[in-house]
Amino acid sequence: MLLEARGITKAFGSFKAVDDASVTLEQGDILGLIGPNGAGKSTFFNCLTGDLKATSGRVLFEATDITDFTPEQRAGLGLARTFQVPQTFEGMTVLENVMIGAFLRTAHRKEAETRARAVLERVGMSRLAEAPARSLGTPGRKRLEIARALATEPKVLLLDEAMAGLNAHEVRLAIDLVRDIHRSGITLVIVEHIMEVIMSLASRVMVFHQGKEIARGSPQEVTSNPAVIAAYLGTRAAKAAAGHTPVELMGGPDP
Ligand SMILES: Nc1ncnc2c1ncn2[C@@H]1O[C@H](COP(=O)(O)OP(=O)(O)OP(=O)(O)O)[C@@H](O)[C@H]1O
Repeated sequence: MLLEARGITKAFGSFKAVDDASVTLEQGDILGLIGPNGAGKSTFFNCLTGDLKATSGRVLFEATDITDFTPEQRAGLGLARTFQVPQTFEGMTVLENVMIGAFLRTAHRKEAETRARAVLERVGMSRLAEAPARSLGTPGRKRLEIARALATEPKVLLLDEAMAGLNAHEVRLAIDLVRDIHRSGITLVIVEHIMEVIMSLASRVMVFHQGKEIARGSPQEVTSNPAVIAAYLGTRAAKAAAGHTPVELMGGPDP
């Protein structure tokens, strides 16, 4: 087992944003986390990455208890993440942004540059290496965010709404990129509202509603689960998901 969360609860005051959630991630999984706005997905995700400290519960990575590890320590073990809002260093070039990730594995500038250039090649951004990061649009920033995470050479990559704000064509390109990353042997956790992404990528899906897990299974199983349809998908979107029609869900079910 690569990553395991045991009984994670995260409370903000008396409000439990995540209430006793557990999951295991095996090598080669693509785990999708879905649910309506405010369901607790990002909070749970942040407890896995160490950006939030769980109120109770444990997180294990390759059998090491990492509950008290910082995000940097977790990255060192091979756990990388992207942020929903790309954390781009605007004043730096695309290459320099990716080098920041590479510096986790090497202290040498030349070596970091070589590794960063290899990652840019892999994500199809070589042409933009010397461009200022601030010149990138949303798809470029999202891709750069993934490139920086890849440069840390992760075993597990956690993507937080990596495709939000992309148009249908850009989403398809991003799905191809994630497939490539997965094929290279990286295990993934993805938080995503775009059902097309979940349906085409996830091997397993965990559904959150009001801080609790309400369903888990294959994409087909969860999208036909009545509790998931009632809490999140609505009938129209469940049908669309089954037919792989692109549909983005935010608030909850349609009437
Ligand atoms: N720092 C915080 N302090 C107080 N409440 C918070 C905090 N962070 C999140 N919450 C609350 O916890 C709940 C879960 O939020 P979370 O962001 O995890 O949901 P989500 O499923 O990721 O939603 P979205 O799809 O909108 O990203 C929400 O009600 C949110 O308002």
